[in-house]
Amino acid sequence: MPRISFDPLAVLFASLAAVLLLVFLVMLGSTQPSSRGTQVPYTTVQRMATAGSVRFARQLDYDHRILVVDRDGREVWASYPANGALQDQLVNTMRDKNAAVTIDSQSGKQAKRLIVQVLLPILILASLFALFMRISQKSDAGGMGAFSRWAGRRSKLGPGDPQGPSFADVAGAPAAVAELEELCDLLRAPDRYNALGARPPKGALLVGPPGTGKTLLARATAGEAQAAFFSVSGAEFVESLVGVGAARIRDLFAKARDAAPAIVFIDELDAVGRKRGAGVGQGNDEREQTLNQLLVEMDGFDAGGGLIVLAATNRPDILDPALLRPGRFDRQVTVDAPDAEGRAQILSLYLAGRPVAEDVEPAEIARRCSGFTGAELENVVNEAALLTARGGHTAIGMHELDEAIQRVVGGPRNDTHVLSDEELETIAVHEAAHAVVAASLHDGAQVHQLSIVSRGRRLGRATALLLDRDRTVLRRSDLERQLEVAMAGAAAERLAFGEVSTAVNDDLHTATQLARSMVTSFGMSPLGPVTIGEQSAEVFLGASLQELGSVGPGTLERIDAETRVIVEAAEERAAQTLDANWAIVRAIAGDLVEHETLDDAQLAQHLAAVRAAPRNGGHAAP
Ligand SMILES: Nc1ncnc2c1ncn2[C@@H]1O[C@H](COP(=O)(O)OP(=O)(O)OP(=O)(O)O)[C@@H](O)[C@H]1O
Ligand SMILES: [Zn+2]
Repeated sequence: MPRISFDPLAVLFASLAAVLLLVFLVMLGSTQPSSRGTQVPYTTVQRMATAGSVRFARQLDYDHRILVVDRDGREVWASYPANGALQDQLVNTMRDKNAAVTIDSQSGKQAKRLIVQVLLPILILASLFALFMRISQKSDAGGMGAFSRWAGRRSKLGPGDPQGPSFADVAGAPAAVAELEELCDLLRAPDRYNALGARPPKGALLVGPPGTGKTLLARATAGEAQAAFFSVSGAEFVESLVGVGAARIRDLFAKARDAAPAIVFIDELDAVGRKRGAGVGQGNDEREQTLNQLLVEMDGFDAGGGLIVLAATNRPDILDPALLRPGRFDRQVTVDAPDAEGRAQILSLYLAGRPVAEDVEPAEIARRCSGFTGAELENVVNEAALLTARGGHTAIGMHELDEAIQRVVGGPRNDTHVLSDEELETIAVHEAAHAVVAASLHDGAQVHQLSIVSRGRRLGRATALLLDRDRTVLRRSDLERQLEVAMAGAAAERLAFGEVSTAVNDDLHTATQLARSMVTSFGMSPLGPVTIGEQSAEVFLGASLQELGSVGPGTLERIDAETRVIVEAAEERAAQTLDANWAIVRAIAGDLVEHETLDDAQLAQHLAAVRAAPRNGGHAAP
């Protein structure tokens, strides 16, 4: 038997609407007695009053009428002249003869009228509307589909438009494109595969962080193969009525089969495809039913029949293993943030067709935005165009692009918050230290720009760019260098002021995460060459301790202790480097306080003299 789970908010709206409706009807009834009975001359009413044949009477001051019910139950009404004394006398006569008389006074009536005729209907309509929205958001059952389509809240579920993107609109992801091209081929010429008896893939899982173009790739695949595109997001199924999600999956696949060649795209697959039986509490049933239906559909269709399922996720590790079995999401296509070359290509793509100054060098800009995703790069170009327009220039220049990068990194420049001298000095020393330590470990060219202009709530995040996110295989010494750079700010504050400021928060966070991964994922601590928890190293970089799963409490403490040892050692190394280069730190900080921003050339001058610290041992970790 299907279990119906009700959303408390919907129930609330429904009861509210019902109560209001009831009140409305009651009030409607009480104000409309005039619709019954016949009109009689006023003198007739006067006569009835003196004769004592009136049982009830009601005087409506607001429209000068009196309603009368006589002893036989007959109802009549009359208009009365605007003569207060006469009317009072009539009422007195009636009361003398034991009639029950009520008087609806002018003002009270008007308020009541306003409520009944204006406010109540609005309230009722509003709550009904809200109720409808809740329902139609959750389900397409019944006749709600049309309503919700009209209300515009429904998922984009329908054949793709022929004007959709193609692979030419995707830059810097050659590996992903190559893999998807194969699927295109399958959609275009399924016979070739069928003839060879090859078992063609049914679908592919696009794995990568947000903004790397997974949705874009799926659309482009459809565009390239001239296939219809049906998309739905896993998040839409969370929290819907039991059975609705499964029905929608069935419906989606039926439509896609009819429209073949077609691509079904499921964004945020992890929302619906989590490991079964892993969730807590209610609502789980619904997700599992939806997931089961998805598995059924994927098993049910015949690969080579012009239908391919693509899905996107950034947490492949939490997916139900059943989804990844052969015959389902056979393939995983990794869609990572682009490397320097890829970034340059994406920037070129978005700069093309815009007026660009001659000195603009996409490769150079790309170098300055290590780790940016395609979406962020698009944003950089857009911000730069806005800044150019605002500055009254006609071509996007290097200066605007630089400023745009800073905006995307740390939110728009915040000119309203003026830093005190003390704040400025703290941040200047802190940022100078990051640059100096980075220069001592890598070559000085790594640091492009340094700034202490406050940007949104983040101060001086410019140095976050230092971490080379292009590399995926890092040696232990690479990680230790990253840690040393990260801890440089804190070390410098301690050296200069004897204490740290809140500016170290981001750095500590970065360092802790990295150090903890070294302990739990890379076997780089006395805990030994083991991984702790179930995460793969890559994913684990962002995971928290709670996600470690079933490790004993003693182990957690040891992880914490070892993490701290690693971070403290990194700060100690940073302090040594800073000690050896303290004059340079001071010089840079002084310049920063004065100019707020130092560019490439100015920085290079300072950093040229930086030298590595003599290591006086004692911190050799295992
Ligand atoms: N490789 C790329 N080439 C060109 N444009 C890109 C690329 N990557 C991202 N973009 C731009 O960024 C936008 C957002 O990317 P998209 O929505 O496809 O990312 P996503 O990986 O699906 O992110 P999410 O996981 O948040 O849905 C795209 O519409 C496109 O404009
Ligand atoms: Zn810092």
